[in-house]
Amino acid sequence: MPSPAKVAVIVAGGSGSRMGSTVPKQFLELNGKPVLYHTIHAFMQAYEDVRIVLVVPPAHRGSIGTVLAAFDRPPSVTLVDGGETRFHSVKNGLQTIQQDAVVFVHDGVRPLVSPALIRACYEQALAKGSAIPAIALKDSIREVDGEGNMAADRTRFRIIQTPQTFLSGILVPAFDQPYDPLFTDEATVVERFGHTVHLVEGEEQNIKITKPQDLVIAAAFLQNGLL
Ligand SMILES: Nc1ccn([C@@H]2O[C@H](COP(=O)(O)OP(=O)(O)OP(=O)(O)O)[C@@H](O)[C@H]2O)c(=O)n1
Ligand SMILES: C[C@](O)(CO)[C@H](O)COP(=O)(O)O
Repeated sequence: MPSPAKVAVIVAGGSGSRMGSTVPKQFLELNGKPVLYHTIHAFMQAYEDVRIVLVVPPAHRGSIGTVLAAFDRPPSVTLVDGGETRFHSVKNGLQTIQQDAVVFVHDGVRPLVSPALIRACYEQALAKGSAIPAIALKDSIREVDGEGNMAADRTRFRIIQTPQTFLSGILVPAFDQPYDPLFTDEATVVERFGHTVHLVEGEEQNIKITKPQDLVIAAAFLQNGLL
């Protein structure tokens, strides 16, 4: 039996307010190429037959040319307008999916994801319906409550990454639910819809470029061959 189609919905529709740059962070340079180049490249390295759906702010469609020009052989991408929140951007991307597929939803600003993690997510999503990359905490944590705080057992928690990967038959209908501000990722949406989500081991270097120092860290990973 042929394996199901692979669709990567790469969400890059945000404004990057915490980065504070005039150009949204997904278009900033990392090691001489736009952040989004690295992200798309990882998916192309993982699978030759992955369809790329790129969600971008409508005002920045013009910047896509620079991203694609960074490739030796520019990939074919389906461009979609970003929405008011990440949830709405993902929903817009999912509207392009018309056939059964394994769907990766990945932050455009996680450029260091490895092809190996993408493949692990695909395999687990095929087997279990979902694959959510997660890593253990390195620091102690405390729960704060008003003025007080108390120690929490870090072994009970995980830091969640992307690509959050699902069978389309699970993910697409889950996004018909009304928006809730607690929907910070796909796992929360699918879980609210009644499905159990399955974790997969994530990667320390799969950082989200959020603040200026994250670009420095990502560049150091790339320049020192730590990926
Ligand atoms: N309306 C939105 C908001 C976010 N994203 C994307 O979701 C990913 C993770 O979001 P985040 O890091 O929070 O990006 P921004 O919303 O751009 O940043 P900030 O919260 O600092 O404004 C990013 O690739 C971002 O472009 C999106 O596609 N559409
Ligand atoms: C999806 C995500 O990257 C998982 O860690 C994260 O929830 C995005 O959060 P943000 O507030 O949009 O940066």
